[in-house]
Amino acid sequence: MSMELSTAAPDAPAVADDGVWLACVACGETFAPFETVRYTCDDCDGLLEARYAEPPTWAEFEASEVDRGVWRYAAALPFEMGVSLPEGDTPLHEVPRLESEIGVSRLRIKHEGMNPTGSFKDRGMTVGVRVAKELGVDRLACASTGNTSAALAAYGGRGGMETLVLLPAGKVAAGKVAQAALHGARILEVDGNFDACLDIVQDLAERGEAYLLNSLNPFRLEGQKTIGFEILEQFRDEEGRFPDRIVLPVGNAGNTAALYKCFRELVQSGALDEADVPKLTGVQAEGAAPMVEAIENDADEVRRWDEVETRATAIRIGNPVNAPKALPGIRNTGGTAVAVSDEEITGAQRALAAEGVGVEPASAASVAGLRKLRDEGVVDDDEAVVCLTTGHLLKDPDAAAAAGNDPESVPNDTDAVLAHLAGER
Ligand SMILES: Cc1ncc(COP(=O)(O)O)c(C=O)c1O
Repeated sequence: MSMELSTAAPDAPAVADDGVWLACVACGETFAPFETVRYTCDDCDGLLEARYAEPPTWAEFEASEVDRGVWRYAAALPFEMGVSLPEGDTPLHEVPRLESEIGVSRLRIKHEGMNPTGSFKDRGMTVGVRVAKELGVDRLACASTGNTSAALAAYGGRGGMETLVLLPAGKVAAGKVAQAALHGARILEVDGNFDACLDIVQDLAERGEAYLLNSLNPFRLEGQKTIGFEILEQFRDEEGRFPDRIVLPVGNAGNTAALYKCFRELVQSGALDEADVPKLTGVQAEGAAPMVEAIENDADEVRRWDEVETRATAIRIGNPVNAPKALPGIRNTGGTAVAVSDEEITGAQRALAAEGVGVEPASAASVAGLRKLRDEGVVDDDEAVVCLTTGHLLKDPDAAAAAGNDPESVPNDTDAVLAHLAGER
């Protein structure tokens, strides 16, 4: 394994602001981080990432004034504090029945659905909205399969800023639309899929009409990178070792890119041995699996899928914009990618729920993927694995109700209730 795409140059370039700058992952060009609004490289249009003169150490995190959550990791972020609700500090659940059924040495579930708006997106928004304030913009916008819009609406509202969200009409789970509505976002329903919504938001951003807070924005991924710090700290405290593998659902591939960056920064500071870097393993739905296709074909680029379909609406994405960052993340950590059916996703959602962990369909893809890779012998039985569950069950109440037990009507009478219970189900 080689940790390519180093996160820091030996010396901070002249454009660095307080030891932070933006670098193009394609051509290496560097830019001042907060002078002007910029999402991609001026020279080659490549993706940008934040870089720091000093990569973070565990000691810095332990000395942090904030003892938990995203801002505990401020030493690895561009600011000391952001617009916070607060976020992060999500549980790492034990799931003993699933662990023995799947057959790995240890299985833990990192439940990002326990963030303030019910998904991991809050980690990115707390940093992204802070940067928006630094840049002095007033209108925030995103395209969304739902969770980004809920987080943007809440954090934008908290920050006192105008928010605009573009959603694929009829394809966003009810809980997420309700959140965006109540937190005060202006909701535009587009007659197209997520990728079409993102194309429009990128156009709006280019024309200076709004500040884009999708994961194309490099600062969103800075916040999401803290999932990795937290998993490693929680897992190490518990077991004295790091996980061998992290399995996660993949849509736009932001988390895959963010976790890889987390590992690279820790390797760079000496806080993590290269040999201990967990294998990043991405899971997509069969009807929306361009990343899996690229990994299976050993391709350098992802082919855009124009037609995508899955019950896991949060990962109904055909053109993962972070692929240039995420593909090396999967390959260089020795991980892989796998596609699962909607039935496998629902089965995993039920299995998690049976152990008290309530997640939305896209989140359950991680467990469905692990199950499949274990069945295929790709994952060994001695591996310690963390599955990331990205959103809460209540985000998609219709999917939860469809996957769960049907309510049974009973008469308004205790004896009749007992008779009903004694009868056939
Ligand atoms: C619940 C959930 N899981 C997974 C994803 C995909 O995450 P990423 O774009 O980081 O691959 C999303 C993104 O929209 C999501 O809302």
